[in-house]
Amino acid sequence: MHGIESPAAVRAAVRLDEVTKRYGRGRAAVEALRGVSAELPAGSFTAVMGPSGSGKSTFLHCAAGLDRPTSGRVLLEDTDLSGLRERRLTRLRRDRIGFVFQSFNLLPSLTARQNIVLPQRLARRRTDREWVREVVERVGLAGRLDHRPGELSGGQQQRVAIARALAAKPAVVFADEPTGALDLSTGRDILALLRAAVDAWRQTLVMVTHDPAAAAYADRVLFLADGTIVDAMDRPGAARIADRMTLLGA
Ligand SMILES: Nc1ncnc2c1ncn2[C@@H]1O[C@H](COP(=O)(O)OP(=O)(O)OP(=O)(O)O)[C@@H](O)[C@H]1O
Repeated sequence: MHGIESPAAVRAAVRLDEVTKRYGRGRAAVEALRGVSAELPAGSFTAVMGPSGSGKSTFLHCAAGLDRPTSGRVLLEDTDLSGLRERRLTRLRRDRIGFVFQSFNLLPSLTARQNIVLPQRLARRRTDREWVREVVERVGLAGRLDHRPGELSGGQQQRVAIARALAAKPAVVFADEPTGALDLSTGRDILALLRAAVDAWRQTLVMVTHDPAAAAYADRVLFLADGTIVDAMDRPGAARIADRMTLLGA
């Protein structure tokens, strides 16, 4: 088993049990994940690294219920995602999971404020205004809420996306290369912000990244190679992460 277990006393926000994911059939089949087991403790920040093609995006998509494993189980808190029909899975993603993407994925015709509360509007849920105000303040968007994405910098747009992800108080936020489209110093600000969400609110966060300096913001770094978890490091520095990536041939 290529499992990375955390202490049993720590409640897992996400658990993968022997997850495999195969794309295609027969000789053309690709095994993107090969029996991956991992526990991501509630309130922790996990970075997922690995060479190109090692299965990082597949790991994120399976863990977030965006894609179904070929075999194995994914549990979000106490819910087994493999047992859910499409509609319930969609609802669970909307209600319990926040997403942050490299490309921000904001709606250009809506203001920052409207983008932030859109998922809750679509879910016909009342927004907790006090909470949204706190989130907006924390992400540093006060004064920019009436701007449309086109009137904001890349860093500000990512702040809107992060506020949107946090506004529904999700069990887990999944971030896919959240600093990939930003310059170095803006990227660092965004990572500090994600770190602060974990520290201040015990937000569980899972981030896929190519960048050792970004992964160094995490509590734990999981290393994927060829569809399996080959290593895990707790609170490593960027240099140690970079060395490990070099050994993996990245
Ligand atoms: N939809 C798909 N159909 C077929 N093969 C796929 C599909 N998605 C991913 N793969 C294959 O699965 C493997 C893992 O891909 P994945 O995108 O998870 O890797 P990654 O580590 O995120 O890569 P990168 O860092 O380049 O984004 C690769 O060999 C990829 O070609």
